[in-house]
Amino acid sequence: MSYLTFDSEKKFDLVAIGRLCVDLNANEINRPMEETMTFTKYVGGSPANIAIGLSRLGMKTGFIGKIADDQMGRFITSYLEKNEINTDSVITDKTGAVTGLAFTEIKSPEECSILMYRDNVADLKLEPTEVSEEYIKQSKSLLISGTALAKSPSREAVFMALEYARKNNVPVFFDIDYRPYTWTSEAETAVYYNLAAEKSDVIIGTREEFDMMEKLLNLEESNDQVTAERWFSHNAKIVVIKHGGDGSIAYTNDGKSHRGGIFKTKVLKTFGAGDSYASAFIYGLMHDYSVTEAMRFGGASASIVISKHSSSDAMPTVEEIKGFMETAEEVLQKA
Ligand SMILES: Nc1ncnc2c1ncn2[C@@H]1O[C@H](COP(=O)(O)OP(=O)(O)O)[C@@H](O)[C@H]1O
Ligand SMILES: O=C(O)C[C@@H](O)[C@H](O)C(=O)COP(=O)(O)O
Repeated sequence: MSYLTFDSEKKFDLVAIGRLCVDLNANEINRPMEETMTFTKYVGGSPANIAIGLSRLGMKTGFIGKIADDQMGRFITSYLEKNEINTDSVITDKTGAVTGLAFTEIKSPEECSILMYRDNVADLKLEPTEVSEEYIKQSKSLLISGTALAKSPSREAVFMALEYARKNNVPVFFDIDYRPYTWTSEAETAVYYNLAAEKSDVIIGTREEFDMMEKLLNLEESNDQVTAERWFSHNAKIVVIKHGGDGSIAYTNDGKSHRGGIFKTKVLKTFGAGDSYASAFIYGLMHDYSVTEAMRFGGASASIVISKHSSSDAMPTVEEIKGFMETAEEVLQKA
């Protein structure tokens, strides 16, 4: 059963909108940040990682975003181009804004954290007038990511993109991607997340992220099913709730639920799991996989990425994922 319709005539499989940043991942693992001396530079930012993941899977992708007019900005554009991501809608900031940086700390495979430098970042300066309807119209799908809603004008740019997608029947994937440090108030956060989710066809988030969206609603009780069902009266066809090493569960607007287990792996660090899961899951849905098969594919991709050092550069190809699935131990989630 297919829950989404993608127009095969379109030039792009997916266009992503949001942040293009730089990750500086600790080279010295099992060490706190205070004692970490060297880092490796990668392109980062959740929607950038997802677009890179899809491109590695052979999908035609494009990006709408804003980069700093400096060496870091140029590093990002050239990496996207090397990965065959169209950059026609990547705009260079002219106000002196800088590239967002994410320093990662790997204290142990289970204890990872991110230290973000996000003052005056170029990605949040994307203007609604810089979002092209024509560009979105040329794509089979649009990916939005919640962090871009944190501030104006990037917030309005995302709502413009949503408007163009809806107007042109382009299905929208919404990765909640909640980064508390980019937001100032809980109410503002929940309001904008809920407004974007209402307009989305597929919503992907962790249990904690959905809890944040529900915090102000005074629900008598919530669980994954209650969470998902709220969105089916709007535009959602699929809602995915991720539970880290316990796998994931998806609900569909025909009343069904679908369980996703995990593949065992030697975890190096936990970040990058969500982005690799999203890219391979989207790939699966766009290739007519069942929801369960798309979740398995997502879980396998996540398993590969968390065993490697980066979130973006480690994104696997279809062959790598399929090969991994043949040999890795799968842990199914209990019904
Ligand atoms: N320790 C782990 N071992 C194997 N797979 C994992 C592990 N942690 C996460 N995953 C996979 O990655 C997916 C997304 O992880 P999760 O941590 O929930 O998202 P996020 O990175 O967005 O917080 C999970 O549904 C699971 O398939
Ligand atoms: O999103 C960022 O700005 C940082 C990412 O590039 C980083 O690799 C990361 O945190 C990925 O997170 P996840 O996939 O949500 O685990």
